[in-house]
Amino acid sequence: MEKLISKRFNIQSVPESYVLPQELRPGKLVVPLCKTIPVVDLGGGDGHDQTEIIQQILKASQEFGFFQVINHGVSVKTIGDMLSVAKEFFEMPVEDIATLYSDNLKQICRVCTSIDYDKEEVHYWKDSLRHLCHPVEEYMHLWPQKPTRYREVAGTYSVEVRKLGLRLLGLLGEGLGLEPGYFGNELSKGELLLINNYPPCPDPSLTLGLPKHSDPNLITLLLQGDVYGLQVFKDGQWIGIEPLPNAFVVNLGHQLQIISNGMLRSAEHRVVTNSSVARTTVATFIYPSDECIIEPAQPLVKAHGPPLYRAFQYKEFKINYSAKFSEPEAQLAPFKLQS
Ligand SMILES: O=C(O)CCC(=O)C(=O)O
Ligand SMILES: [Fe+2]
Repeated sequence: MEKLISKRFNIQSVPESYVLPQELRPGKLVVPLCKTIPVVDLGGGDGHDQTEIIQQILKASQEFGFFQVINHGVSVKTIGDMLSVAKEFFEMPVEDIATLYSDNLKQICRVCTSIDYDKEEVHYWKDSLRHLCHPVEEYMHLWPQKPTRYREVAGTYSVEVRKLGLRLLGLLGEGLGLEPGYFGNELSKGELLLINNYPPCPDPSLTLGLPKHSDPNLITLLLQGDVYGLQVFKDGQWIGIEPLPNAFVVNLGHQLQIISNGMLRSAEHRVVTNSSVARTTVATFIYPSDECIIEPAQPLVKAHGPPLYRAFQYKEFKINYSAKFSEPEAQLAPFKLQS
């Protein structure tokens, strides 16, 4: 499977098709690790009561669109198992991985590489395994059979992370003043698990694992393991997100920006590569059903002025998103109302 970047032997230099044009290269690779992106303790055992937690995640979602959570209820074992099975998957012989390779976007479980390999001009330094995972019983039989414990581990993980995702959505909803359960319906029906594998790169200054983008969905929960690579664009600068053991990095997708009528933001982020170790991350995307109508929440429009976005079906957003992966503003433009 010659397209997969993880499985190329003995890469001494960056192949030309992976070298970004000068203006899109990462530039300074070592950016300040951001101590200001909040780390929210969801444990509540040491004075962090619910109101305080809500204020913290609301503020972080307004300012950064990013925060990390600890004491979040997903067990250390579940996290450890998921990260190790994700690594094991990409360490398997190429034959075992290649059987799952597909460029068909509709395939429920598939291995893919870069973003849109056959259409893009320059490729990105990552391979992925992606599959739907809610409800687990509906999709599990389509997941990888190797490593042998994959299905069991990813099944437990998907259920626990979904619970955390819905809890965070509940807290955000409460903070925004929306009725309980506002996000707990068609808006959060879908769940996609994406394992990203960024192999060591001989010259990280020439490439990216992922270019600048905002996620299309509602909310994303990311395990980034212990290898640095994720950066957030804030006030015209890239800042690094520090890997913290067993923490989840949480970021808001475009849909939360729209539903909150711009009160919360979906932040632009990217992934840089490194030359020494493979970086394996596990992202869970919670997203609306295709038919779900997305629009700024009525209570927010009533309280804070005119809607900034028109109503649309989520599937309409998805079509526009892929065509403009690295242009978050252009992705939102067709849905913006003139104010
Ligand atoms: O792997 C990471 O650190 C981030 C991945 C990401 O942003 C994405 O898959 O949308
Ligand atoms: Fe992302």
